[in-house]
Amino acid sequence: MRAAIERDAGNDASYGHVASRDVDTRHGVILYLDGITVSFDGFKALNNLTLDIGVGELRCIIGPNGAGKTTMMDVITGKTAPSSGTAYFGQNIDLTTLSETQIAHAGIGRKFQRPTVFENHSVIENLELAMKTDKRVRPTLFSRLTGAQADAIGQTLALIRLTPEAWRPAGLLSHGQKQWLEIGMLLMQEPKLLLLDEPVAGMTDAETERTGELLNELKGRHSLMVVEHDMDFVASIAGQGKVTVLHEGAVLAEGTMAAVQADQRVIEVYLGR
Ligand SMILES: Nc1ncnc2c1ncn2[C@@H]1O[C@H](COP(=O)(O)OP(=O)(O)OP(=O)(O)O)[C@@H](O)[C@H]1O
Repeated sequence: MRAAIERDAGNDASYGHVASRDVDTRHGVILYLDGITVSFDGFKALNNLTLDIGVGELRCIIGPNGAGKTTMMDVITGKTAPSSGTAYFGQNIDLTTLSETQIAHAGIGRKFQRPTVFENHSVIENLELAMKTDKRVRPTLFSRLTGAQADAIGQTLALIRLTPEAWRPAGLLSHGQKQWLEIGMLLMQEPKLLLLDEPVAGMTDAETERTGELLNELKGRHSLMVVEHDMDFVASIAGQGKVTVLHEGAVLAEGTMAAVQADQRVIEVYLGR
């Protein structure tokens, strides 16, 4: 039996209730993880993990297979409950008390590695379906959009570089374009923190470069956590920002890409392999 509890993301009677409070980031921090431990059959996938992310920051997370990167995102998004430790969104929202739905509603968006767009719908319809609305007025295809909603879709299309593809079925897009569309769909939910799992896996060099530009455009407006194995990509997007190296469920090193690349412990467990 796993000691960690996988939460049910399903019917959630209190949807939006707890999490409708605005996240309080007056201290400049969007995410605080403190002493998080997750055990599976006694094995600690996360072992006293402590990490925080600043508002508007683009934080890259690297580390060898099994370091705990996915488990950390599972804790942040409410999929897995830690056996100890605290996880706060801003200063006021205790993520460990919320369901996955409530956490998404509070403003944390997660992009998994594989794109999951509606292939038979056009790009624009995908964005419309993903749009954040009052939950009593669900968006429907071909519903009349308000001017503000149409503007939001237009801005997102431009940001994800898919304006020329707006009316194409999403199934006909390239792999990279599908990934951008899915990022666009997350943006329609107006997330404050975006978690991205290996966003450039399987992309062409040109798509990878454009994704780096996109993430840098999102930085500042959103806070971003990017888990990635592609070190060239991490070096290209991190700039002078912080890179966190996870190893055996805890932070091994944190600093600029240049600093972590020169760190002997990081070379031993990860980069030197
Ligand atoms: N549901 C689970 N049951 C048992 N062990 C698990 C479970 N989920 C993860 N683990 C273990 O916890 C450790 C951390 O896994 P995790 O997937 O978080 O690592 P990761 O850093 O994301 O790895 P990768 O880079 O390969 O995706 C691994 O040893 C993994 O086998």
